[in-house]
This record gives sequence, C-alpha cells and structure tokens, in this order.
Amino acid sequence: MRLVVVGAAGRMGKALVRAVHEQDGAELCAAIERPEAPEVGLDAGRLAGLGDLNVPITDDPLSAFARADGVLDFTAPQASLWFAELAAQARIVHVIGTTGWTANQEGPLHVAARHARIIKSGNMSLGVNLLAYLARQTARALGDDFDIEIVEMHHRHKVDAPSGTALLLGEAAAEGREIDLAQRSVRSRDGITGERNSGDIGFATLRGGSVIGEHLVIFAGNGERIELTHRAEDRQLFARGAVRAALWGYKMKPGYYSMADVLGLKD
Ligand SMILES: NC(=O)C1=CN([C@@H]2O[C@H](COP(=O)(O)OP(=O)(O)OC[C@H]3O[C@@H](n4cnc5c(N)ncnc54)[C@H](OP(=O)(O)O)[C@@H]3O)[C@@H](O)[C@H]2O)C=CC1
Ligand SMILES: O=C(O)C1=N[C@H](C(=O)O)C[C@H](O)C1
Repeated sequence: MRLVVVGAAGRMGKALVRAVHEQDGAELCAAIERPEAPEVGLDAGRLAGLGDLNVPITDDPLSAFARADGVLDFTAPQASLWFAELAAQARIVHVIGTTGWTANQEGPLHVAARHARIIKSGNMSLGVNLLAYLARQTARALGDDFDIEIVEMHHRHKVDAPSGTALLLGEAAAEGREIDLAQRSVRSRDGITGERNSGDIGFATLRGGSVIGEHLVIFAGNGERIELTHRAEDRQLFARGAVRAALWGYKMKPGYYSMADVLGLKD
C-alpha cells in the first residue's frame, strides 16, 4: 500500500514515516508539509532518523495523493478538512489522527467519506480504544450515583484541550449512560462553582514537560472509587495504529470509520 504522510516534519509525522518504513506491505510514496516549512526539500527518512529514503518532502498534496493508496494525517483540523477533500477526489484511504475539532466542524468529513475511506480517531492505540470500551461498560453498569471525571496530561507543546482522547473517553462514558455529552460535559471549574450536578461528566487538563499522553477515567461513588488509566510511553504506538488502520481501510468500501471499527471493539 503506497502511503503519503502529511505534516511529515511534525512529532507524529516523523513517527509515521518510521512506522510505514517498518511495516511489511506499506511503502512511503510521498511526504508533505506547508509551502513555507523549512523542511520542504529535505528527505523524509533522514528527518525521521532513518537515513535517506529518497522521498523528498514537498508542498504538493494533489500530485502526491494521485499516486497513493492512502494518507496518514496528524496535522490540524483546517488542514485535515482540505486533505479529506483531496482524498475523496483521489478515492483513497484517509487516516485522521488530528484533534482539536470544534463542534460541527466535522460535517464535511462525512461528505468526503462518500468517496474516501476515512478512519478518524482521537487516539490510534489499542490500549485507549480498549479503555473506551471499558469506560462505556462501566458507565452503563454503575449509573448516575457514580460521578465521572476524566483527567488528562500531555506535553507542553500540545495546542488543544481537552485532548481528543479525553473527549473520546467522555463520549464512551456518555454512550454507556445514554446521555448527550455536549449537554452534560463540564470542561472547566473556577471560583464558586456550586455543587456538582449529578450526571455531569467533568474534564481536567494538565500540560507540562514531555508527557506523551496520560488519561484517567474516575468513577467516584459514595465510599468507593473506580479508576481506569492509560499511559502512552512512546508516540510510535499511535503511528503503528495509524498504519494498521490504513491497511484495514484499504480493503473497505468508502465510508466513515473509527479505530474501534478497525480493532473490532464496537459493542
Ligand atoms: N489520534 C492520535 O492517536 C494522536 C493524535 N495526535 C494529534 O495529531 C496532531 C499533530 O500532533 P503533533 O505531531 O504533536 O503536532 P506537530 O505540530 O508536531 O505536527 C503537526 C504538523 O502538521 C503540519 N501541518 C499543519 N498544517 C499543515 C498543512 N496545511 N499542510 C501540511 N502540513 C501541515 C505542521 O506544520 P506547522 O508546524 O508549520 O503548522 C506540523 O509539522 C494533533 O492534533 C495531536 O493532538 C497526536 C498523537 C496521537
Ligand atoms: O497531542 C498529542 O500529543 C496527543 N494527542 C492525542 C489527543 O489529543 O488525545 C492523542 C495522544 O494522547 C497524544
């Protein structure tokens, strides 16, 4: 499968180049950055610490997608929307790991998924998707007298909050409770907030240092607490998951899929 990495000079972009290189049946055919990026013209393999792969970074996604079977995209929402349009035109697989989406921004992705095979997830690791499955089941089993709070910590460079993973976990818990997360989420608390509303799902965000990604889902009841945790120790985890998703998507019809579909974790 011929894969393009967009945002190839980014933290995840470099991890994706390495993950494609190590995967049998996958081949890096192009690497893309913004026109003004200083890395344009450099070799994507060399930038990722692999040595020359003879894949120069370019600023031309249109011609790259035309000769590819799939694109791996961990960039920014506006960029991912544009790449989805191009992936639909080229009728290829588009794996989207980008986070930081605002409400209603994702509509055009569903239009693109009429022609592209889009696989989108706030977290591409097996562990987090299993955690989401467990959070859904736990929320379903416990009911409203257990308060749900989600805590996440990431490196100092992360630009969006709450993390895509925290929102994914919140959605899973809300599904388990059969409530609408948008109506019941509390994303910040400051000052005299009043008592906690029963049934809310709270989010707390920590940022600092080089933390790859840590998530904790707390179910706090009277006199007891259940905590489900995931700690990512290596970015390569997400990149390998993205390559796995691309290979899976290659066999699928056009549509909009999640990592839970790829991993068979839907209930
Ligand atoms: N789903 C998952 O499993 C994971 C998701 N992520 C998410 O992936 C995203 C990227 O994270 P990270 O790699 O740390 O961030 P970085 O900022 O290191 O990388 C993003 C890269 O994309 C580039 N980019 C942005 N817009 C465009 C564009 N229009 N054309 C080409 N390149 C573009 C950026 O360039 P520039 O710097 O010039 O803007 C940058 O090189 C974030 O949303 C993050 O939350 C991260 C890890 C795992
Ligand atoms: O920006 C990151 O680094 C990460 N972003 C994703 C998120 O927003 O959840 C996934 C992972 O936790 C790392």
